[in-house]
Amino acid sequence: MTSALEAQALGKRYGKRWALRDCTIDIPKGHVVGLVGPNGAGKTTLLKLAGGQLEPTTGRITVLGERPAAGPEQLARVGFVAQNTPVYTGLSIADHLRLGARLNPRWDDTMARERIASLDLDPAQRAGKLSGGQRAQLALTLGLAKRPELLILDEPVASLDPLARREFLQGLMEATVEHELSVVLSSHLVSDLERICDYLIVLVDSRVQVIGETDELLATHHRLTGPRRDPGTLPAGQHVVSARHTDRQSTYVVRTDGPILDPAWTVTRLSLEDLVLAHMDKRPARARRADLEVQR
Ligand SMILES: Nc1ncnc2c1ncn2[C@@H]1O[C@H](COP(=O)(O)OP(=O)(O)OP(=O)(O)O)[C@@H](O)[C@H]1O
Repeated sequence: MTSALEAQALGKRYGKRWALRDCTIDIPKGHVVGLVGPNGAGKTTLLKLAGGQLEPTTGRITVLGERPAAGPEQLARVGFVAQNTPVYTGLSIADHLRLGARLNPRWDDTMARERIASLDLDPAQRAGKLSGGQRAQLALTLGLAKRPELLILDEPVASLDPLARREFLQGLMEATVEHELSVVLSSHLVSDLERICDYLIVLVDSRVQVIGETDELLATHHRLTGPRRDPGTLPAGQHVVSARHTDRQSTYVVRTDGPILDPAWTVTRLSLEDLVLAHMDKRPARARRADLEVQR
């Protein structure tokens, strides 16, 4: 089956600085993929490579089985809403919808008009006079009405109010089911992603830190709390994701396929947010061990 997004050893360098490196991923179609990571981690870079707005420095990327932006047909299959939700400030909302209809072979005009009406936006209003959130809503409407097979959204909900955010994400979920839409969206709002994403990529320092189906990730990550313990004493199959220590107690987030058998640990499940934050703890394992030694 064709992947929604596939990359092999993908990298992008600006001058001497790598914005993304060694990115090897293979995401099947039909998922809502959440892309998270600290500021500057490389999220926008990955999305722009997928959208064909950037060329890789190393490696390769395919989107729905083809090179990004390979031609008009491929462009019609992929929707891209950039971080700053660009619109034509001099054109009205209605002009944007007319333009969308002209440029996109699968354009869903009814859906576009209904969405604009449900948002209480005046079609005659110039886009330049819309608020930031309203502009984002217009850009998102254009992305959805294009009826792409893959919709790429760079921080789509950042400027929306909480109700608009919830409604937008609900609409997105419905679209994925009704129209077999795959979605990749970046966001810092992990609690929002938790509601709609069934696939997760965590990018840290320009590298993929963790990737996979959220159910599988949540089932294999555990928080262990118990008497203070050196990480070297944990079983080999338990990969330490993050560690915190007090004088008497250790708290680890570990990833393992096996059961936690040690009765000394209190084992708790993680929320997606806990999981993301544990992977964003950038201190390498060596530094964490040193930390433990200093505290002894
Ligand atoms: N046009 C550019 N020229 C030079 N460096 C760039 C350019 N665009 C991005 N970078 C750098 O590449 C790195 C990754 O940037 P990117 O925008 O992909 O991060 P991000 O994860 O989307 O961040 P944020 O969450 O802040 O939006 C950063 O260090 C950034 O400074």
